[in-house]
Amino acid sequence: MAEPRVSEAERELFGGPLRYDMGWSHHEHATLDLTMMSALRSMPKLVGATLRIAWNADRRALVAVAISEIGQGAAAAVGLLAINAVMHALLGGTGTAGHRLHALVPGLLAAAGVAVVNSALAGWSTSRAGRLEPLVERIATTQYLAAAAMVELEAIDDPDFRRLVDVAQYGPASARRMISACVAALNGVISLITTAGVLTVLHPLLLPMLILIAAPRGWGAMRVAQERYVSVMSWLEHVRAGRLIGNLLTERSAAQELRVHGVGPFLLSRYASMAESAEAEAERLASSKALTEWVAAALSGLAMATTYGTMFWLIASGHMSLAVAGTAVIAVRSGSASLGALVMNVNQLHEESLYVRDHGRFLVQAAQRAIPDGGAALPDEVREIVLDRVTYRYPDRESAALDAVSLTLPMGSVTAVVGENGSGKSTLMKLLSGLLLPQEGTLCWGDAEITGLDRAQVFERVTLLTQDFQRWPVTAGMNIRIGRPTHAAGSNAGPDGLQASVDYAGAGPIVAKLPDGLRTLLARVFRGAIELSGGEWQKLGLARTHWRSATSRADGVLIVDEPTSALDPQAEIAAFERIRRLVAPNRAVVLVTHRMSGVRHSDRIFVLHQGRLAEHGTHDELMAAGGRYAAMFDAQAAQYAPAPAASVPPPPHGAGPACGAPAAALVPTEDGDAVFDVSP
Ligand SMILES: Nc1ncnc2c1ncn2[C@@H]1O[C@H](COP(=O)(O)OP(=O)(O)OP(=O)(O)O)[C@@H](O)[C@H]1O
Repeated sequence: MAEPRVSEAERELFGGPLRYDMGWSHHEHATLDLTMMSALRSMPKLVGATLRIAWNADRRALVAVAISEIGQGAAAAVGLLAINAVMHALLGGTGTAGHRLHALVPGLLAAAGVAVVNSALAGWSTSRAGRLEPLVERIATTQYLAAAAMVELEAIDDPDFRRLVDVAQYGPASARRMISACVAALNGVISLITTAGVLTVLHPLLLPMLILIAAPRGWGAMRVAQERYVSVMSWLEHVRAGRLIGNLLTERSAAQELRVHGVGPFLLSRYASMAESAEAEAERLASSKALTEWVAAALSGLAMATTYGTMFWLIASGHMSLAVAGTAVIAVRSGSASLGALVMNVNQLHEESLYVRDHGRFLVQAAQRAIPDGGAALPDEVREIVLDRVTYRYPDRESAALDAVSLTLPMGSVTAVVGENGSGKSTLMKLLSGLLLPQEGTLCWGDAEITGLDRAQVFERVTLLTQDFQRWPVTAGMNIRIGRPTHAAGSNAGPDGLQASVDYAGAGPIVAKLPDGLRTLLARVFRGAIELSGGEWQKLGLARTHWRSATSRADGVLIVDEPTSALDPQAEIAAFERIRRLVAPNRAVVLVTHRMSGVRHSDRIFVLHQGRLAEHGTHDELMAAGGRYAAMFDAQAAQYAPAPAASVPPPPHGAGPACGAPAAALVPTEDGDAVFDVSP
């Protein structure tokens, strides 16, 4: 395949051409082998996999489809024999014209009967296949979604795996289309076998001729499909990036910067430039397809001419009667049509099977990278969680994000983790919550090491509130309840029994403002839905945290990562106070924040620096030590210290505010406040 043109926009926005190098397919020694033989070799397995899904989904429908397709094939053979009888009566019969016409009747009646049976069978097949197709797609989609949702976080962060997730999404729709392609191919195979049988009986030369007519078309269709597949695969990232840019132009989150910073026209021109390179690829594909199809049609036409030439010679030399030749012409025409259709269907099967293969490969990899099922049970009582020299390095990074970190989190305590950006705080939280596993060192819940534990039970004990917590596009009530969705809301208060959580988070006034209270839909994408401010969302997040904590009795950990970034000063003080109140004998609270005022009351503070534990102790101990923590705290406290009095130079004479507004000056009032004085 010729290397496509790289658009300037790709270089500018993404640093270079966005192409799938297909490296992922070499990963598992499964090279992307697109030769015709390998395609044909792998197809039975892939068709078998799809049929197995169909068999498990609705075996009666599958059997019905098979019976009706076999019936149609048999009907086609009977039809040809009836036509042969008609031809013989017409061309080879003796007697008067009236006698010959009379002899035609049984053949014509048989042909009409066959046509009726054929259409009834076709209708039955269509209706049963219509049931199977969506069923197969749904099952394949469910397999895909379930597998994607169950893989380790590390797999989600792995770009190679992400690519596989991307390409596998086409699998379910292809599996659906494979059903109809299978049905059509089965129909084609059966009618071809019957036509071939009839042709062989008519004359042994006719069958090889028929194959010669269809072979070039088969080659052409296969070649076009392979080229298209390679193109789709290598342009997948490009298409994704184009879609991303398109979405950014319409997304609400980007709307403000898009307008004020003039990003809209800029992105639009880049979008057009990327679309142009995709169009160039589409044009290249179309030209190549046209050439291939032209060559295939020419070769097929040549074979057709040779066939008719041979038949002419056979009739002329007395080796074939006119009646047989008449049937043969019809049989060759219908045979080449059904062989052509069969080639197309097999080709479609081949093309779809490439995507189904990706889907299957994804399922295998996802199963290998899934969070393991089962493991040792986590006891209800866990006195502490202990990290001992825990190290974690992200797959594509050289330096460790966490390097030999040791710390203990006793139940009933508040632990704060602070450190500069990129020091490893969030990574530590992912390890604590069981989303990542230590690569070195140990992380124990009581005496049990996390790697041997049932991870589902570990997640059960963790409550997570991160800065970018999910804002679910559902009702306000569900946004709280989704903290533990399987727990039925009681009837103690509020429509969903969530009032305690709402009150805890101080979200009462927010809910009161909502037109339908907790039942208000919080998703701007839907009509009539409401959107909340960042701070209001954070309060709902806090309510969700409370709901999750309140619905668990076993020992667990509550992790809050930058929970107050969008809160106003008063709400922030209240939020830190509320989080501290969530500590309980059965709960350890871990707080990650850059707001130093929020951590000073914690029982223990750990300071991370470049993935290592730099120091730890109480606020007073760390301040007395005068290390990193004290420096960070003092730097923030200095922001609030009274500024030294600075003399503000008076405005130059005659200079005033624009638009003729009166000049304003800050003047002290009697009670010590300052107001703007706008008096002339
Ligand atoms: N998914 C990831 N893949 C690769 N590297 C990552 C990933 N997440 C974090 N890192 C890297 O690991 C290091 C620690 O990141 P981490 O997010 O834990 O820091 P942090 O202390 O939480 O930072 P911040 O205060 O900015 O939130 C950083 O160098 C970061 O670039």
